[in-house]
Amino acid sequence: MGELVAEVGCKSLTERQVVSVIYRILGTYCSQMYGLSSNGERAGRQNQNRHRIAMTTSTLLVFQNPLLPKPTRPAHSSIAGVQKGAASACIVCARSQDDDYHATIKALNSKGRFPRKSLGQHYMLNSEINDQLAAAAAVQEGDIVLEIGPGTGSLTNVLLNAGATVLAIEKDQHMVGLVRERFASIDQLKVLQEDFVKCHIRSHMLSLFERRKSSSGFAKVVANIPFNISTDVIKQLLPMGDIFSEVVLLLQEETALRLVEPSLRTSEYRPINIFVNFYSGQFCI
Ligand SMILES: C[S@@+](CC[C@H](N)C(=O)[O-])C[C@H]1O[C@@H](n2cnc3c(N)ncnc32)[C@H](O)[C@@H]1O
Repeated sequence: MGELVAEVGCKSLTERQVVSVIYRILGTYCSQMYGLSSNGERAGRQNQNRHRIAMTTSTLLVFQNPLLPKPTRPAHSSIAGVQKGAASACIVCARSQDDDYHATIKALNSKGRFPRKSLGQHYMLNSEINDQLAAAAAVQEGDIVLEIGPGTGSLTNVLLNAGATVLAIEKDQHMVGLVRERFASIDQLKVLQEDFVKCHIRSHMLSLFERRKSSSGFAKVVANIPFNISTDVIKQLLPMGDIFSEVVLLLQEETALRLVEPSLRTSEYRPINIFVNFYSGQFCI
């Protein structure tokens, strides 16, 4: 796939508020996730051993507002595995680091929670990948960041440590409780218990802008999203170029590739591709 860069192409400036650009597939990562083996949810509580730690392949996709400068990543935040002009997305097995791995398992165990497939719950155990998500959006002091599905808060932690104010939308009330408890003393975080697909994200963002000044005047999205709502998330976010400067999403590899690689002549071409093509352009260098 190589590096896809921001360009407005034939879209006119009057469309500035509705155009995003898929500018990079930053990489495909093989990471450890705590989730469900097949049939896990149906098997129910007696079969809790069906919840397992597995290697999962996910792809990091970045949508960039074309009229804003590309974010410059802090020098220390190298994106492992990203090769400029590489012929295809690259696989990186991130090193496992103790903090996210143990913190996540411990947080879930402390509440007796197990991942639910219907909520797309699979928890990131590699802290390095969370760092890379934040680095891809160049999250820094003064940023406002929307996170969809904070889960146990491992990515939230990275975003807060980078100095961002975070709005986290989580559907599962147990995870809302957990993440609120974890960051109880931090006022840079607001956690809302809502279904992202149904919530009015524009009004949430506008009211956050009223209370907090974003240094750039825009917000960013950084999220390891539940795979089952990927299409809905994209549909909500892409038309919001007046709110977001970057949208950095960790997606299932097949989903990411389906979004950016479909050809009109294949059976893979779906309504979501028409949508993505309308709201974004992609240019390879
Ligand atoms: C893939 S997990 C990621 C959790 C965490 N960010 C991580 O990286 O470990 C997705 C999270 O999204 C939540 N979720 C699922 N459906 C949702 C929805 N419709 N709206 C908001 N959150 C949702 C799940 O409960 C879960 O916590």
